[in-house]
Amino acid sequence: MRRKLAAGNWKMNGALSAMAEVQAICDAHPAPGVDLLLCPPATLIWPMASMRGSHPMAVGAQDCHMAAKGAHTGDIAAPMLREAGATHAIVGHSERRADHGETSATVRAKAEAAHAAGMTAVVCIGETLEDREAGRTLDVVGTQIAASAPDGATAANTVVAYEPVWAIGTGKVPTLRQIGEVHAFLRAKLVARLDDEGTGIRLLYGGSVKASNAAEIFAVDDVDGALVGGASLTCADFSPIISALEQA
Ligand SMILES: O=C(CO)COP(=O)(O)O
Repeated sequence: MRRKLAAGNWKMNGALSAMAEVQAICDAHPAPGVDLLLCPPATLIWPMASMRGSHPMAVGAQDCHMAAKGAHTGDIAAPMLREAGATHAIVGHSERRADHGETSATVRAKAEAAHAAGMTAVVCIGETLEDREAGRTLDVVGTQIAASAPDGATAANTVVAYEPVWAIGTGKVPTLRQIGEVHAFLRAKLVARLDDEGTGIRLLYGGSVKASNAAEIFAVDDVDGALVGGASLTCADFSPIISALEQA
């Protein structure tokens, strides 16, 4: 039985003042029935992890370097993020693949670095609108998952997030049938490659998840939660999504 996961990706948003929202989220869900994860910008990992105190919400990074240390100006290594309080690291988000030219090989190396630091990697994949319209969606996400997930991926150290690039920040969402088709396909790929661990790895949907569409998305088979962008920034928006997942 996979425990559901409500994850938030703050991207390059938020400030120390936003810790009030985190406090409100923790207060609204003192004993959450699902796993919670918030991934703020790196500068807010330590403040967020400190503020959360003994609340079970996890704090994650949005990226990590593939090396454990060294001459890489501006980058942050997984052990550093772990020390700051992050237990998870998003790797391979489409914005990093696009903005920083990250390939699936890079993403896999970053996931391995997260694992080596004792962290859970949240491996992101997803097709572009061009891929979708050309009927290539399953080919693209199949290739991405094969190349981005490490051989050592387990139910404990890896989460996979399916995020169609065209659904991110656009208000556009695939049909429930389309989400179900991709999640079933990814589940089959993970099981074929990783056996029981592939059965246990959680599959999140991401892309314009809101309070208004969360419940129907969470009812789709093999959707084990969501990776939420914009709607994870405030308690008013994120809390109903958490509640919908608790009721799914
Ligand atoms: O990219 C996302 C999460 O990683 C999704 O972003 P939005 O929820 O803002 O569409």
